[in-house]
Amino acid sequence: MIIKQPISIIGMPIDLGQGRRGVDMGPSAIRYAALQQTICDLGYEVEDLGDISIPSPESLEISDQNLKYLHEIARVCEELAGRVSGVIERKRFPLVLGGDHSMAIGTVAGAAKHYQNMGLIWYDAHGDLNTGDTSPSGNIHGMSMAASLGIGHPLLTHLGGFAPKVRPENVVLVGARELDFGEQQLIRDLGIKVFTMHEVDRLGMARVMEETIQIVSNGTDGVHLSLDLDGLDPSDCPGVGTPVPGGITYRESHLAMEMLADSGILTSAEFVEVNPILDQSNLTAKVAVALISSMLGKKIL
Ligand SMILES: NC(=[NH2+])NCCC[C@H](N)C(=O)O
Ligand SMILES: [Mn+2]
Ligand SMILES: [Mn+2]
Repeated sequence: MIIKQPISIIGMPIDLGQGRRGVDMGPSAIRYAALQQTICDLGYEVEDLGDISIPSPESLEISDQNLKYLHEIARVCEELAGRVSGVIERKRFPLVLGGDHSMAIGTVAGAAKHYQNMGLIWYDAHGDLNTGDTSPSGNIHGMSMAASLGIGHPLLTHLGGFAPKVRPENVVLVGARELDFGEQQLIRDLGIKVFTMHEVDRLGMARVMEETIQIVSNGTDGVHLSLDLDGLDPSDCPGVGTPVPGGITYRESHLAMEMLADSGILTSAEFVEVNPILDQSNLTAKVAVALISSMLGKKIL
C-alpha cells in the first residue's frame, strides 16, 4: 500500500534556526532536481503551493543568544503550521521542503492539529532535543523535536495554541550519532526510542525500520516523517550545515523509505537541511528527490 492522496508541496526557505547561510535555498534546489515531475510520473496529482515568506537574517537582530531569532522563527512556523493544516483539511498529503530543521516545529504543529496521537519518525544525525538552557549553540534547529514534545520555550512548545504535539512513546529517532549531554539526559528521562548508528549497524536497517514502523503506528492516528538529510552520510549528502561522519547510507535510506511506502502509515513528511551552497552539483537535493520517490512508492521493478 502506498500513499494515495494527492500531494501538496510547501517550501520553507528558513535559515534562522542555524548559523550557516544557504539552507534558505534548499527548497529551490529540491524543486530544481525535478521534484514535481518526478512525483507526477509516479501517478500522483501534485500541486506546488510555493514558499512561506521568511525574513533574511541581515534584516534582524539576535535578542537572545540562547534562542536565536526566537520570535521570528515562532512567527513563520505558525504560518507554516496553518498552511500544513489547510492541506490536510483538503485531504491532501503535505510534503514540506526545507530549510533548516527549526521548521519542524511548524510542520508538526500543523499536522498534530488533526491527529490526537501522532507518531513521529525523526531521521537525523542529531536529536534536536535541546532547549535554550541545554543548547551548545542557541540554534533553534537543534530544539525542534524537544519543542514538539512540549519541552522548551513556550513560544515554541505552544505554537498553534496547544502542547505537546507528540508523546515520547510515539516518537522514534533514527540515525543518531551526535547527541549533546542534555539530549542524552532527556532521552533517558522520557524513554524515547533511539536507533543510533550502533543499532543501524548491529540490527540492519530492515529490522530498525520494522521496529520503527511498529512503534510509531501503535495506537496512533497519523505519522509524520521529519527527515534531516544530515542523517545520511556526508559522502552521500555533502550539502548540509552540520555534517557528522558515519551516517546512514544512500542504500539504507532507500530501503527505509520503501518500507515506509509499503507500510502506508505516513500522513505527512518534510525533507530538511539541504544547503546548496555547501553541496556538490546539487547532489543532496537529488538524493532528497530520490528518497521522496521511494517514500511515495517508487520501486526498482
Ligand atoms: N537539525 C540539525 N541539523 N541540528 C543540529 C543540532 C546541533 C547541536 N546539537 C545543536 O544543538 O546546536
Ligand atoms: Mn541533523
Ligand atoms: Mn535535525
